[in-house]
Amino acid sequence: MGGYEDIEGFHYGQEITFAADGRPALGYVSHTWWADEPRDGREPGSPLATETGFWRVQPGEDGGSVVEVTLAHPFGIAEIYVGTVTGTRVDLDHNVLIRTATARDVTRSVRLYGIVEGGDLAYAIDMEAEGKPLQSHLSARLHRVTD
Ligand code: HEM
Repeated sequence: MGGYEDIEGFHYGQEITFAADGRPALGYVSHTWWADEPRDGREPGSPLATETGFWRVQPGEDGGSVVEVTLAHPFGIAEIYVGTVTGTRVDLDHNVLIRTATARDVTRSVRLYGIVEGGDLAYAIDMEAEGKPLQSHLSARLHRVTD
């Protein structure tokens, strides 16, 4: 489910692929598509946001883990989150964000991921953009499939 201040809520589909090669950084690609009634020229299946990057897990203090997530977006924004892993929960709460002159005015975002019942991956992304306060933009629950 997606939405934002002044944007009517919408449903989207998503496929995320994590790729592991034994080293401590997982490759990450996310594709999304419109999954609601036709609106603003979008039909069910029309491509929406995509993002790609790496999730790098490092030992933290007190036996915990630190995760560094580097993401690139096709609309002129790149982000690095530094977060913590606690059990099956990942809090990406410290965010560096850079953008080109033509990119939308996104100033900060915060993400929470967790493995929930049945092994699903649930997440919530809050965003501060266009001069509006930090608030929910996206949340979803994804089922795991393996090739
Ligand atoms: C699951 C991934 C995402 C989906 C499905 C998604 C979808 C959408 C949709 C449908 C809109 C409203 C229509 C439009 O303006 O195009 C929107 C607006 C927006 N999105 Fe996303 N988005 C995603 C990820 C992101 C990310 C990662 C960022 C920032 C880094 C972002 C930043 C924005 C901004 C700034 C707006 C405009 C907000 C406003 O006008 O107030 N989106 N998004």
